[in-house]
Amino acid sequence: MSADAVIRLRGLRNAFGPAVVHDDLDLDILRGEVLGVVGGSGTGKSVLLRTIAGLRRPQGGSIEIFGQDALALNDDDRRTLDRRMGVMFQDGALFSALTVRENVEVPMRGVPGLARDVRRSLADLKIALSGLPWAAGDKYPSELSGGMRKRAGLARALALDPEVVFLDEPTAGLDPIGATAFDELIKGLSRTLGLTVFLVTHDLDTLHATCDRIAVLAEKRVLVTGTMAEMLKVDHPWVHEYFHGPRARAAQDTAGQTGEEG
Ligand SMILES: Nc1ncnc2c1ncn2[C@@H]1O[C@H](COP(=O)(O)OP(=O)(O)OP(=O)(O)O)[C@@H](O)[C@H]1O
Repeated sequence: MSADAVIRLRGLRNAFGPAVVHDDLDLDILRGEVLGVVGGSGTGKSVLLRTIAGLRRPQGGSIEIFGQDALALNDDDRRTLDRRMGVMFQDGALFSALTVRENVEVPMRGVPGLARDVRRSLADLKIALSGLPWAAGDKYPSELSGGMRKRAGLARALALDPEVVFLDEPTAGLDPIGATAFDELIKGLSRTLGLTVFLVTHDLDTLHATCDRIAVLAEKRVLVTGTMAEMLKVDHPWVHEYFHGPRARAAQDTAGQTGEEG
């Protein structure tokens, strides 16, 4: 199974001064999967995302991405690698002084030989792909709803046709209908584009609706990985409470109903 890993973490260590966040953390992210990362508050889900995406250098361990040692690349090779990955932050992290289209064009500016009108057309395509109306391209982030800003953030993450996308709590702050629509968007994009998705979430409905596998962060490492069915059998106290608590039951019921309807 791990032969298909596009990202392989071994012995990863992250610390802020004396505070150790990850210690001896191992994880494989498989080609084409949607991997949901869960864990209690402060267990280091966002730090893990930032570390894999190259936004933070770990204190130890190895990160292999597309078969390359990501921590040993020179600047040019790192830039090439970064173009194969897209990141969507929780609030979209858009530039407020730029329109949505200009925001989506930002990552394209580093691509040599890409004419301005081609860039614009590509940005419009990503905006449409992210489920935003055509007119959204000319709007500023402050003119959009929270859900639309997230979609704009997703459009920017998709700007360079990445093979892997990192999503930090994509449904946080969305109403249930907006969250369900976003879940469907992620699942649809993963299927149609063959994207590998690394998704940090607290949202049990998202885990049911979109994730092929789940990784649980606890005790400074990835405690367990597996399908939802496998998670239900884990008897670690936090994992059991998380997947069997009242919210988990409600999400299971919803997923069951959706499955019956589908
Ligand atoms: N830049 C930083 N400087 C110091 N400590 C940090 C920094 N970034 C994160 N931390 C610490 O690392 C730990 C993990 O943070 P992280 O944001 O990854 O947690 P999380 O699992 O994503 O939490 P949540 O679910 O609440 O968003 C926390 O204790 C946090 O305070």
